[in-house]
Amino acid sequence: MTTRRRGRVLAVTGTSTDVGKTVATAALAAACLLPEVRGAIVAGPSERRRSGSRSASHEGPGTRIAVCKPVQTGVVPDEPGDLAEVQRLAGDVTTVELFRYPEPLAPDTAARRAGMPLADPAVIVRAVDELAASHDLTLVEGAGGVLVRLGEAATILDIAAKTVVPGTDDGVLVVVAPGLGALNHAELTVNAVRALGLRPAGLVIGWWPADPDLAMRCNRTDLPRVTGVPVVGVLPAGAADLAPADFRRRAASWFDEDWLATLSPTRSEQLARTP
Ligand SMILES: Nc1ncnc2c1ncn2[C@@H]1O[C@H](COP(=O)(O)OP(=O)(O)OP(=O)(O)O)[C@@H](O)[C@H]1O
Ligand SMILES: C[C@H](N)[C@H](N)CCCCCC(=O)O
Ligand SMILES: [Mg+2]
Repeated sequence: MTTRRRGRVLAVTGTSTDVGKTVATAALAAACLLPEVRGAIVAGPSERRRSGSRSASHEGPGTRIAVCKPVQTGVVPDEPGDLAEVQRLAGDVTTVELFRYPEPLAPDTAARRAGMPLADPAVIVRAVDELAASHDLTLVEGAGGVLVRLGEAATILDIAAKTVVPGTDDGVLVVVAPGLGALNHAELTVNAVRALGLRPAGLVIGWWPADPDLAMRCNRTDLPRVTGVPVVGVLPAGAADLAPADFRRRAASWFDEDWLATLSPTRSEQLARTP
């Protein structure tokens, strides 16, 4: 029986469109590319914890990050989409987009209106598996919210169900808005993740203003309380407007340090788990 080397896979969904999935994906990629975090990701929590400090660097081959946007809508051929923004902000990551449709609509609707073939879930799953075989971390960004159809009766959760490895730190990252209304949207989204037997990997607040209002301040504790999922990242409002160098320098600080480090066990541990 051959075992394929396999890195970590995180599906990135959100409570809706425009909630900040792409910017959060770029921030997580940038954070994992930082040398000190890279050491933690490649070394795995046990080695990092032995060293006892975040600055422990592991002279591995470095973290290889892939970002897949299976289906992009609202762009015409050759127009930059989400992956262009990820590369602008995060830098050296592998990016793969598989299907794109011109109108800014749900992918299945946009495909039908364009008279184009619907996105094929099997193609998406194969592409994600190939990326995971050659990257330490593969982030897969859906389109819109969690139940948006990417193709024929396939959501980002159906893709995740066929690509994440149960019992590992793989899972589904949920990007949420900070304000009033977020509790309901977040719990509905997390319940949809769990309904497919998937692991919510954490909540990321897509943008946090300098002057949060009452609901926002309450949500910082209520979001994890009502969903049972920790807030593992909070991006400051304006993050996407930073110069890329500043974005990359600051990105790791927007995520929980221990969560970043547990993002992926060492490759050997992961290899052992891969059937
Ligand atoms: N923390 C932030 N600071 C500044 N701007 C932000 C931040 N997060 C998101 N934005 C902006 O908000 C808009 C929507 O963000 P983004 O494109 O990441 O949403 P999305 O959830 O990926 O949307 P889609 O469903 O289309 O993929 C973009 O213009 C983006 O630049
Ligand atoms: C065009 C937009 N930026 C996204 N790519 C697609 C959002 C689809 C949302 C569908 C819906 O929930 O109504
Ligand atoms: Mg996006």
